Amino acid sequence: MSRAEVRLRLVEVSKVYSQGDQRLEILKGINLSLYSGELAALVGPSGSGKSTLLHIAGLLETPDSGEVEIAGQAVAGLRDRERTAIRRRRIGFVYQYHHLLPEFSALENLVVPQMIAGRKRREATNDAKELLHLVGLGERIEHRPGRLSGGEQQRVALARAIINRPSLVLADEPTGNLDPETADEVFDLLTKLVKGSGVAALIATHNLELAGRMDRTLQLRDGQVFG
Ligand SMILES: Nc1ncnc2c1ncn2[C@@H]1O[C@H](COP(=O)(O)OP(=O)(O)OP(=O)(O)O)[C@@H](O)[C@H]1O
Repeated sequence: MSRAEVRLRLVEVSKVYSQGDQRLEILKGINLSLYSGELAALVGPSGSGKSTLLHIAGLLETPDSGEVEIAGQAVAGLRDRERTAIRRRRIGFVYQYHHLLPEFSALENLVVPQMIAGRKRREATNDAKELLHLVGLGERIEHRPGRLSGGEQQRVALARAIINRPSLVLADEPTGNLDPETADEVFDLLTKLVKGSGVAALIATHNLELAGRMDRTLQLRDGQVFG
């Protein structure tokens, strides 16, 4: 990669929720750029809007005002179908709980999203096997999630998030369900995958020690991002 490219840009993004008569201004004009190969922590008190920001960046929710760009493409004004296509092609998600398909093997969990993105089964299977080897699960490709440990499940979830070579990975407490040692291993793997693939990653976490090991820490407070 020659130089870092902007993978996520938020410009003056605002979001208000209404609860009864109350207006909750969750995001108040957020400006943010994330670059390829960059790992950024998103921290802030519970209820500060971290998940809301991830949902907006992931095109799962629309802001009330402001602009979202994914890899240079502005998404305002696009139809739902086009937004969905960008989400599938350009964005990988990781959650606190793995959200893998329980009836499918680790391998199939990586093949299915590729086929949804239009790839042929044979190519999808080859790439899935290669990536499962890379994340240390070469011996477990036929296991269903229920037969994998929590750390192994998250390794599959990380692999799934990047299998379609996205521009951006969004993670919400990806190690929140793991013991400290396993959390460390999964975090190291996430770092390796981000640095190796040039994807940009935004990771919401309450774990300040992990946040301190990322390239940047973004603090969400009173609807603003600091840092
Ligand atoms: N669909 C919704 N309708 C109304 N209020 C909402 C909605 N979604 C979130 N909220 C409110 O917006 C605020 C921010 O929520 P959000 O889940 O983004 O916070 P968070 O920083 O991710 O919290 P946590 O660290 O606890 O996961 C909360 O007060 C929440 O109750």
